[in-house]
Amino acid sequence: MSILDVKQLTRSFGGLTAVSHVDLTLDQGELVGLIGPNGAGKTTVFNLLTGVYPPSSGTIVFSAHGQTTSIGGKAPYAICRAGIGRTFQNIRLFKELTVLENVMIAFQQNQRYPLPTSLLRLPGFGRAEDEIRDGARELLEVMHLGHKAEEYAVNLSYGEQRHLEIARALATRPTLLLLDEPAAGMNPTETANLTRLITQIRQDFGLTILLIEHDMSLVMQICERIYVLDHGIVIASGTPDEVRSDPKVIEAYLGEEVDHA
Ligand SMILES: Nc1ncnc2c1ncn2[C@@H]1O[C@H](COP(=O)(O)OP(=O)(O)OP(=O)(O)O)[C@@H](O)[C@H]1O
Repeated sequence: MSILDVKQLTRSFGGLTAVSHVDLTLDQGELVGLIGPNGAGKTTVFNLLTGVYPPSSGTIVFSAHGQTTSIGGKAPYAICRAGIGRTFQNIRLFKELTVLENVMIAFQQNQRYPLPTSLLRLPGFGRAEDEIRDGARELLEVMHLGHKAEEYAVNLSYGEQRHLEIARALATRPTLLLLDEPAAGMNPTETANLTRLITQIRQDFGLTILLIEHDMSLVMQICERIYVLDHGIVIASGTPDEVRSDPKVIEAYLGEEVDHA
């Protein structure tokens, strides 16, 4: 069953067409890669899927919790509530807050207790806050950051900050998780750990994952299917083996890199 159905998605910025007539489908539970050279339009696709920009044209249909919704052009908070969570290429944490507070804030984004309860700090609010704190601690354990809960986010290593970003995304309770270059800046050991964690959270949280990544060893190892973008156009899609042997992909992106993947 498909949970995301993107048809003819197009976005222009002035005279530049960053994403052009992209068709993309994700089935429930899949782990799919979105790869391509710098400036190919990958992050713009994520920004369109999460409401940062409205599409110039095309449709995005998302199905979760028994509901099918057209989300193209909807506000980011509405899309987040519908069940799409994401991380950012440029890490966006509250660096002056603790690791735990960072995750608690993300939880609160999707919390549904009534405003008066929260403003007046009525008993229901206390209970809700305890639940959020417990949930946030659990997510930190999952992301191997439990021992850093009280640390300020600014003091985390780069790799740990990327883990925290994923914990924050999970806190919004997504059914579809979009990861934008989660391994960027990581060393090979950190990347290997992350590779295992991504497959683990997919299984444990019943997620569907769309992943932008330049580390081809990670992509080829864990993605079941891959879309390749170049100049805003999907030039190939298929299994890792199909994609890595496609002459168009080798010419546009992989080149010599394919031998090392
Ligand atoms: N808000 C914007 N205004 C103008 N141009 C933009 C905007 N966002 C993206 N672009 C342009 O759209 C094109 C695609 O950018 P995008 O960031 O989506 O590429 P990418 O594939 O994610 O690249 P990278 O791998 O380097 O992150 C680029 O030419 C970029 O400069």
